[in-house]
Amino acid sequence: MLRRKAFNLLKAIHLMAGQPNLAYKGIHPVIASHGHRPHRSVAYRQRYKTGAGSAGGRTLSAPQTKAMSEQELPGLLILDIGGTYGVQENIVALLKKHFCLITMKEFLENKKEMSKKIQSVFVFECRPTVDQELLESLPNLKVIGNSGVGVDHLNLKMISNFGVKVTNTPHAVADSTADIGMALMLASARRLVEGSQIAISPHTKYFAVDWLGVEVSRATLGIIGMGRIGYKVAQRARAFDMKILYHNRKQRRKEEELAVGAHYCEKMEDLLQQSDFVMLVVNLTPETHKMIGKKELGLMKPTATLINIGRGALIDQDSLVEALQNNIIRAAALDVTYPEPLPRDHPLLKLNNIIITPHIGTATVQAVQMMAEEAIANMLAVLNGQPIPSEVFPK
Ligand SMILES: O=C(O)[C@H](O)CO
Repeated sequence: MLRRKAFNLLKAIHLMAGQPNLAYKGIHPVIASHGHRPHRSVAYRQRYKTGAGSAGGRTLSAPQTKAMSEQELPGLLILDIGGTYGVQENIVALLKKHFCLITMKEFLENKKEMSKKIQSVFVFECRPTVDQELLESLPNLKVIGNSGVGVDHLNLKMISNFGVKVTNTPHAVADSTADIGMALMLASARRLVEGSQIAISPHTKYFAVDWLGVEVSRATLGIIGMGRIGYKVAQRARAFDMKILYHNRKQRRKEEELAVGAHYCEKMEDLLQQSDFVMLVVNLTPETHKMIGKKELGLMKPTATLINIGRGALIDQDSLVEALQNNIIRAAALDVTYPEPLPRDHPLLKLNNIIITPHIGTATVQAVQMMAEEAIANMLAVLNGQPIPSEVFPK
């Protein structure tokens, strides 16, 4: 009763302020509140410079206040809670503040009733689970909130044909993904994994001189894809006095160039020929699919290292195996492969000049929390008819 009164009061305030009261126009049952903002993590506020002291910073729409009973909250289908790649409890709790959560199991058990309630789908990182059948069974779906920046697992055209919007979380992922790029570069350069194996093996006598690494400091780093993450990599590389080259397929980034002292290579071939470390920070699209193959690997220095923090299919893996086996390049360090994980008998796993991590670019406590917060802000913006902070459009 009290909640209803509060709702009516807010409705009156909205009308007086000339705000379209979407909740009562039957578009969706969410209050477009401008009152109290729910708690957001310090890391989120610092990263997006939201809240007090945000002058000059980027401000995302605030997640809306919970002012309705759970049943009245918009229905959100979480694809597949639980399991190794499940959504963590704290993320579930966060989502529950703004949505009535529906698990896949609940949905499948009572499709007819559940399907009408669902207005949003939360995709945790890159699960390829939104297919035509699911879209057909969700008549009131408005938005798919992808937690993560890459959306190559979603068929954007098909989703858009259903009148459904897709959003992603480019801000939340940037630091953690840039960090993993640096970590892979350093680990490969200094042969950290081999070193660790030697150190923990009780039987190995070793002399460091037998397995010297190379230095990252003052080396040349070629960044393919100077977007938000690429730029964060460049900022970090600067602290190592690296010479920074970059190549973008579409757009030269003069402002970023100046800020980090990077040099633009119009031709990717030039970057490949000159770099000691080549880092791929590119979205996977039909244009970038297998952009690094035999020819490109052949252009790299025999002393160079290839690092991939984008998507596995940016590299032709057969050619990479060949290049690593024949010392065409020194080493590779991959956070992404195809498929993920690689089959245990894959030739890449038999090489000793490679480091592979299991797609952990955003696997930090902070990034996962911020991705959920950014996804929530996006989804609520769609449901509230407000400007959407990060919408992804089909090409
Ligand atoms: O795309 C991203 O943000 C990461 O790779 C997580 O999927």
